Amino acid sequence: MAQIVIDSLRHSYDGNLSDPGALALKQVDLTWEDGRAYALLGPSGCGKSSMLNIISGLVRQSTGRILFDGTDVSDLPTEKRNIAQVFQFPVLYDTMTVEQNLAFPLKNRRLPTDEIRRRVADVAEMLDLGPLLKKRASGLGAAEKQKISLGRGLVRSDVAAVLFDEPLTVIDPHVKFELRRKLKLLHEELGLTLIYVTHDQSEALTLADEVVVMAEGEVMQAGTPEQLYERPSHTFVGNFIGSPGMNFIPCRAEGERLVFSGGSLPLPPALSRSISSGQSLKIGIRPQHLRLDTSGTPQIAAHLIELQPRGDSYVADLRIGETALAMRVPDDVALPAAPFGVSFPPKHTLLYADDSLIGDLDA
Ligand SMILES: Nc1ncnc2c1ncn2[C@@H]1O[C@H](COP(=O)(O)OP(=O)(O)OP(=O)(O)O)[C@@H](O)[C@H]1O
Repeated sequence: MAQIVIDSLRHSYDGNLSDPGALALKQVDLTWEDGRAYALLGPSGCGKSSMLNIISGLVRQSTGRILFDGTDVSDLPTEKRNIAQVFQFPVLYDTMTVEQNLAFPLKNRRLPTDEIRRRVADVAEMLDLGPLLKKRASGLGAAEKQKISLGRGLVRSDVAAVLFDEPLTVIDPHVKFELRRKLKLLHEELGLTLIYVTHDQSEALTLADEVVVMAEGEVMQAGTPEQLYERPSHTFVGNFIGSPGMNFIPCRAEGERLVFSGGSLPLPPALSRSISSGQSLKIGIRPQHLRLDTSGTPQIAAHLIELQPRGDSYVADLRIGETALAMRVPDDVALPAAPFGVSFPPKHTLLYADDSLIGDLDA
């Protein structure tokens, strides 16, 4: 397994780099550390597959370098990069048996027969393919075929990294959950450098040590699931991660306060130094961090618009002044029908300038 560095990467499919808005990848600098599991997360068209295909060599980047353990592999063809890649749909030989399909990447590399047998048996056991080994792939269902594709991706121990491009799309939801758990275990057992492309945040957050969030050809934030959740460095990440996403309240700095429609909050001196008076900002708070203010002298009044049950809690759609917000409320808390006070715990109340995080109100 290898450390993979993406250095000043830009990519345009039509070769025209002069219009930054039209680039599939704008300016990407990233390091994927050896042995870690990464998710590459973002909406459709943000450049995830392009990034993966550039790492594996299926696509040649327009500018920038790809380094595997310090060696520039930009000009190496796919087969020389030693990468295993698993795609959205099964890629296998229908006329071969499951066993032959799993053994194929090893036979290709002329591994000794004993070792091939051992590794195929190991991978088959991990993915519950043992009983199917002698069956022809052509007679199997989509989920079983995709398991074989996963197995073919995992069977080699000498690869620099294993790249997964939305590999569980064709799998039923309950099998998906099980396979995701297995992939996580396999990663822990085998110490793989794993890059997993998905647009499903729960898949990304459960599978990966670190998540790279992309939008419109750019990396918006790379961090642990907790960092992305608690400290989104950009409003896009706050919105994209979480269900519902983070609340954002437009506000402006006025002296020692942040003033917004329907109320104000104190602006800590540590933050006010980097802000000019009258500057437009956004306050960000997760729905589960908003609190019912039971102090008796509430400063900020919220109006309840609608309640949405969510199992052991519900999401209350509120309005504070002109802004719509969501608040997660435990099942056993009853919200008053009349306007009620809400409070913003300073540690969990974040401030954004030009959509970038500048700190929390506990600063
Ligand atoms: N072969 C291609 N030729 C021209 N444009 C392409 C090609 N492949 C991708 N693009 C464009 O590059 C941009 C990034 O696409 P990419 O497939 O990398 O995004 P993605 O995040 O993987 O999307 P999805 O989740 O829908 O697969 C998009 O605007 C897409 O239309």
